Amino acid sequence: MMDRDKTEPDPSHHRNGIVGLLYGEFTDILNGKVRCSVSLTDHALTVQKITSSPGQGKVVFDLNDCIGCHAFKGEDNADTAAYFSAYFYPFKRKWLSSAMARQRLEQCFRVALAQDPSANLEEAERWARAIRDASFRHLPRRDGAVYCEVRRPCRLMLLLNPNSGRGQAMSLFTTHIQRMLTEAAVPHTLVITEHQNHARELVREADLSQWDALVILSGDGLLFEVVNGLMEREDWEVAIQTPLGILPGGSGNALAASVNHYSGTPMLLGEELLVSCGFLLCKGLLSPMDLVSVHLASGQRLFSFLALAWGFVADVDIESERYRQAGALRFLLGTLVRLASLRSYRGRLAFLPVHQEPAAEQEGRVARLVASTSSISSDNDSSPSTSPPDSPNSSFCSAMSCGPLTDSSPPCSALCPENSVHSSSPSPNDNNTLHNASNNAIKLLQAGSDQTTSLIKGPPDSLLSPLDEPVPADWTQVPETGFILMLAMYQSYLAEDLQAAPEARTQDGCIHLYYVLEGVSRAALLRLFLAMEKGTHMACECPQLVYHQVRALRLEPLSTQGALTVDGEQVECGPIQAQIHGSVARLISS
Ligand SMILES: Nc1ncnc2c1ncn2[C@@H]1O[C@H](COP(=O)(O)OP(=O)(O)OP(=O)(O)O)[C@@H](O)[C@H]1O
Repeated sequence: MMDRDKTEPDPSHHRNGIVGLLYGEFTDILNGKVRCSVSLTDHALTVQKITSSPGQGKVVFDLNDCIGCHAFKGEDNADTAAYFSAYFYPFKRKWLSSAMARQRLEQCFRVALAQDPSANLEEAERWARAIRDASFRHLPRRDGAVYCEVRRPCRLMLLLNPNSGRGQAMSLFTTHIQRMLTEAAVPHTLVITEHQNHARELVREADLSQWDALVILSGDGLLFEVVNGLMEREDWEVAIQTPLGILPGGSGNALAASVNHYSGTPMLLGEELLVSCGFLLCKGLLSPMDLVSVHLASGQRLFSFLALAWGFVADVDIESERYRQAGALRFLLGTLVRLASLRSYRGRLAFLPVHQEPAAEQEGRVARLVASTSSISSDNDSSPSTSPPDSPNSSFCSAMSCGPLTDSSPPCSALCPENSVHSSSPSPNDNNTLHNASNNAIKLLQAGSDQTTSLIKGPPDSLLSPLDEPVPADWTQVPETGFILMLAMYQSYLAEDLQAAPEARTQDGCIHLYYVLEGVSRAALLRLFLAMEKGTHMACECPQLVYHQVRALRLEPLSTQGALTVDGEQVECGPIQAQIHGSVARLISS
């Protein structure tokens, strides 16, 4: 077979009735060391035990579920055979449950077709290459979405906050992600953050041509730093197009839960969510992501990818910091405590509905906003248009090729030689001293409190007037009243188990604005939060719950109580306004 003239059609393509790419007979090393016929088609790897009667002992692996494959020599020098291992993460029923989650499955075959070890290795490499190529030709895509792919081989900077969540991000990396990246032949440099704003400073100064993606293993707070660090760069428009990835390591993990949801996967929690996001990361599909430009009373400007919250939700987020060791349960505990002492917050809310055409004097608005907002640097006058380029930077899109693990590399247990760890890391459990520093509530983002606050660039906010002027006449004003909460979402999940904005998508160009007016009973509010797990809160028909799709909004809190958060980070309480910018960033999604 290996001496065949390559110009002749390969008869193996038609074996067993399967018209495919490759056919061979190998020993299945991990499943009883039996001889198997193995066929590769464009979509599947089919393994059939040779001793079984046809149809029996046959397993079909969907290449959509495959993240990588590589070939290697046996460890024993006397062994002339070579091997290839393929790594699948299909959905399987969870133990004692009807729910499904992605679970790892490795298929390893022994190739012993010749006496010559290098001929066997060559054949194993041919299989590994073909499996990899076929796996990436048929990436799972959502209908209607615009996609491209992270460049391959892809160099990842993986930023990890060792204190996020219950302080387990490092062990989540070593138990799941390190292996997955090795299986997918993705070289990565691990950067363990040492303090708040470390990631922000790092990406602000980084040579981004060195990286094909910036991936965060943490809560949403670390991605917030990265997004704002990128928007502080002179080359923000190109920098923010760097593919961003999220792996859940915090307690809320809202973006990770949203990414999982967009892939069509039912809600997953904890390590199952991590594996699902790790799988999507290895597949490397990119989709555009909207960002929201937020202005605070002090003149500070921020970019947000997730949510803006005020009142009940923000208070729960901040107050539940004290239950951090409870992980995701901290929000349930916080909700129950805040429900017991339910309060209403006075404020004024105004918004520009999605279907309302903005009024004509936009240009004037931008000019006045720039003039009155110290945080927008003067070079914004010449900043590029609000719309990012439609076609993504071509350097991030290229044909799939094999990754940097060579086909004769050792199996997945070893790390890629390129992979490295930057910064000294405390042990995963050694988190006592640093927890306070990671406390969102303690480190309030204050204007002028550090240099970062005055550096933000970004597209001009053509829909907003200066905060000290009335909102434009075409906006809708909610009569001044008491609110229980205001929640502006631009991703579907607010936490791993809270589908607060089921209709939201990464690039839908709108802010999903919810507010609950005073007068709601505690029982009705609790019902709303329970329904949010499935995203059915609007079906509760609670008269105090209002929902609008908007492009911009302004909130003027009038009560002294009540926190304001942007992507879960507490900001100064005071008037705040925001506008969405469509598809500014790019997210590794599905
Ligand atoms: N090494 C570090 N030490 C202390 N704080 C850090 C460190 N790295 C990042 N931070 C800050 O910690 C805060 C919380 O981080 P992050 O959001 O990642 O975790 P989390 O709060 O546990 O997760 P979630 O937002 O999902 O609840 C952020 O403000 C981030 O800037």
